[in-house]
Amino acid sequence: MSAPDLKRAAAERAIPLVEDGMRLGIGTGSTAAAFIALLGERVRAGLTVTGVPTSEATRIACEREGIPLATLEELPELDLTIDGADEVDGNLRLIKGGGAALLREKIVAVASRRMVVIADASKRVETLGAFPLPVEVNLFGIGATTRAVEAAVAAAGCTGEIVRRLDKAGQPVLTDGGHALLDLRLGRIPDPEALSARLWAVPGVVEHGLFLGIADAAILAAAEGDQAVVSVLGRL
Ligand SMILES: O=C[C@H](O)[C@H](O)[C@H](O)COP(=O)(O)O
Repeated sequence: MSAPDLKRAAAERAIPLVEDGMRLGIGTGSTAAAFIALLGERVRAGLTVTGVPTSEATRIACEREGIPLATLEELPELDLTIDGADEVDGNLRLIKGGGAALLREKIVAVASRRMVVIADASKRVETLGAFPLPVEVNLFGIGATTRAVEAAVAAAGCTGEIVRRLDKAGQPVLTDGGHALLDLRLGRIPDPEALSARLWAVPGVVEHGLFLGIADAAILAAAEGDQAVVSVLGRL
């Protein structure tokens, strides 16, 4: 059973959560892409939803599938967001932003009554931090902001390396909002709430990829032999 099969299995379990007439936040990444493909099939079969995409990539994918879209200006309150994650712990705390969409993803998730994560079970961790924590920063003063982020990391009891995210061509990655990304390679985040508060206190930090107290449930698909077995953390 391949990783794409597991992502699709998690996405399939999320589809019945989408009810007719819903205002839906639509996540970013490969697992969200599997969900978008399935949602497109339902829409073409007559399901009525309005989606708010969490990235330009997701907007394009939804348009290709014929999923009707709106902005958060038009729909400031959403019923449900379905999105992927880079890590999920036992308290439904997440790291997100591996695909650079963390800012819009967090805005959309917080505007939703419920957020449900879909992922393959390899994303489930005991302690957050093995995946580098993305921090979106304004380009202005990025050197000073990086130093302040280093100090925030140390004050939150973490150690590690901070690197600016580059694309395959070695160019700095810019988010949909035109900001830079710092990846915090910490290995382990002993107190995510403390780190979150420290990072938010740094001028120049636009958002970070710790999603704390936001997700209501996570649908996780694991391989058992050639079967995908889906489990749920939290309540759907
Ligand atoms: O910025 C990207 C998002 O937070 C994604 O939802 C996250 O990186 C998970 O992506 P994937 O489903 O491709 O593993």
